Parts: sequence; C-alpha cells; structure tokens
Amino acid sequence: MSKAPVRVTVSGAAGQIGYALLFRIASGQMLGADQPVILQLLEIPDEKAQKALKGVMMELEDCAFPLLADMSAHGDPMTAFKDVDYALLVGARPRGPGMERRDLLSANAQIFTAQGKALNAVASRAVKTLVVGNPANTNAYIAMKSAPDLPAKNFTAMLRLDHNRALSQLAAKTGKPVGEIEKVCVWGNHSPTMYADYRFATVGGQSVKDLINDDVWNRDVFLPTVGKRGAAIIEARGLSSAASAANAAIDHMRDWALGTNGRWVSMGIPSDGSYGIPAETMFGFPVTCAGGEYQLVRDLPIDAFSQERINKTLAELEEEKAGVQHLL
Ligand SMILES: NC(=O)c1ccc[n+]([C@@H]2O[C@H](COP(=O)([O-])OP(=O)(O)OC[C@H]3O[C@@H](n4cnc5c(N)ncnc54)[C@H](O)[C@@H]3O)[C@@H](O)[C@H]2O)c1
Ligand SMILES: O=C(O)C[C@H](O)C(=O)O
Repeated sequence: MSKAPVRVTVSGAAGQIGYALLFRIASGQMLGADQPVILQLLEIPDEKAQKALKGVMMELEDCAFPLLADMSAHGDPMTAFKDVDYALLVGARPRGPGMERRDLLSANAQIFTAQGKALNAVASRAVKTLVVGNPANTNAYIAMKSAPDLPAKNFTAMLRLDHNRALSQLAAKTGKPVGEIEKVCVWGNHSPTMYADYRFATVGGQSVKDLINDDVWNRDVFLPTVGKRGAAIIEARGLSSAASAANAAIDHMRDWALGTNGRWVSMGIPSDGSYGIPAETMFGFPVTCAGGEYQLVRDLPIDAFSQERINKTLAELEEEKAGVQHLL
C-alpha cells in the first residue's frame, strides 16, 4: 500500500536555495522514493515574491513528479506551517560581499520569532525543523525558544554544508574517495569559527589524521578553508552558495528522517550540557540518526587544541544569543 503524504514547508521558496531544493524534495531525494509529499511554500506577502513563487510552482507542475501529492503558496506562516511534518526555514536575508553573519542577526531575528510562534501554534507536534537562514544556529535557537509547546529537540540548525565541505577537503588532501571518509564532525556555529574535526576520521580503516600527519595544514589551511568557504563562494559567484546549501539541507533532513546506519553526521542541535556546552545552546555536534531521532556521539576525548576551538565558537554563539535575548 502506498504511504500517506507528509507535509513539507519551505520558507523562502522563491529564493535561490529554494529553487535548488524544491525539485529534489518533490522527486523523493529527501524523504525517499516511496514517500509522497505535500509542499506548503512560504514567501513574503509581496506581489513580486508571490509571483515568482507561482512561477516556481508552475515549473514543479511541469515536472509531473509522481510523489508531489499537492502544493500551495502562502504569505502567512500560520497557514504555511499548518500540520507540517518537516519545516525547512530557508527564507531570510542572505549575506552580501563584505558582510559578516552578525550583520544579519537583527534583520533576521524577527522572522524566526514569528515563525517559531507559528510552528508552536499550528505544526504537527512531531515536526522536524531545520533552520538554514543565517545566522542559522541563533535563528534556530530563536525559533525553538518561540515554540515552548514543541519539544526543543525538534529544532536543528544546518552544519551539514560545513561537514560536506570538510569531507571534500579531506578527500582532496588524502587522495581518497570522499564517500569512504567516516567520522568527521563539525562543532559549534555555522560561521568561520566552526571547528571541523578529523581526529576520529577513518578511510578504509586507516586514521585520516595519521595519513595527513600535518598539524600546521590543519590549523593554517584546512580550518580556514572550510570556515571561510561561504565567503569565498560569495566572492566568486557574487551570490551566496545555493545548490550546495540545498544539497546539505536534503542530506540533513534525509538522514534525520531515514537514518545514517551508524555513520556520523554533523547537526546543530540544542545541547543537553554534554562537552561543557551550556544546555539549549544550538551547537554543531557529531550525531548518528536512527528511527527518526538523532543521537549525540558522546564521550569523545577533547584535546587542548580542540577545546580552544570549541571555546571560541561557543563564545561567538553566546554573544549572538545575548544579542537577541530582548526578542525572546
Ligand atoms: N546554513 C547554511 O549553511 C547556509 C548556506 C547558504 C545560505 N544560507 C542562508 O540561507 C538564506 C537564504 O539564502 P538564499 O540564497 O536562498 O537567499 P535569497 O535571497 O535568494 O532567497 C531568500 C528568500 O527568502 C524570502 N524571505 C525573506 N524573508 C522571508 C520570510 N519572513 N518568510 C518567508 N520568506 C522570506 C525572500 O523573499 C527570498 O525569496 C540566507 O540567510 C543565507 O545566508 C545558509
Ligand atoms: O556564508 C554565507 O553567508 C552563506 C552560507 O552560510 C555559506 O556558508 O555558504
């Protein structure tokens, strides 16, 4: 018997990430080739944005995706999030050349307060929420705090793009296939302070750290390359990353919903106090996923270098959090 459709809301649906994301969701790449979806697409209630959204929906229609059971356009989060099972909060102002993420904080914070409240009021009580819009960790924290009737664990932030960027850099450095590298993780904030950690990584049973054996490369090349990759793409494209961001969102939601078979992935999740990260801080951690839930990878040893990096990214998140307290 075919599965009942699930409801997926995407905000910022007429934006550049939205354009790279919706067709993949509707084709089954996010929730599986046997899972019909109903797309509830949210854009600002502005004539131009709503018209652009209509155009994207016409294209979705023209793909004749068998899994696309229905779709609707919305300008109000209260209707867009009604009964939603999966919410991808993409809509926000992106960073332009020369801008830092913290410049976006106040511009975007209000969006996530309103959307958190709407999720609280009308979403499925099991809704899985991924925040992509920057600053993603703090926006996810704001949405979570604005939705007190939903479990905090239902709110996550996207660290997967950093995770995938780290994997590709490690594959290039070691000359090994990217798909064979395991146990990489990214700690902290989706920002240049994130700490991409390959101390536990293996490839074909070999330690990646031993293979590379170069702490200077780690500190001076690898970490800055992964951390500043977003800015490098803005510099090259004149626009922030879109296809790779959409790809990371698909990876994040697919793994959360369908599981990782024991593989580690990185997700921004509300801390339970582990690794000395204050409870509720929306922090990138290594996790595995099974049965529709993520589980933190616990009790990893943290050496002095790693602790210093984790402290730095935590301090940035605490500062961002302090900057939005008045909104919560
Ligand atoms: N976490 C990550 O790894 C990551 C990666 C890339 C981009 N991003 C972020 O994702 C966000 C979207 O990027 P983009 O390139 O698609 O931007 P974009 O400007 O192309 O599209 C954003 C869309 O969101 C819409 N929007 C704005 N406010 C909204 C609201 N309140 N409700 C609904 N829709 C709203 C806009 O009208 C626009 O169509 C940005 O914040 C960007 O910085 C995050
Ligand atoms: O860096 C940005 O502003 C966009 C995005 O977060 C990225 O990492 O590519």
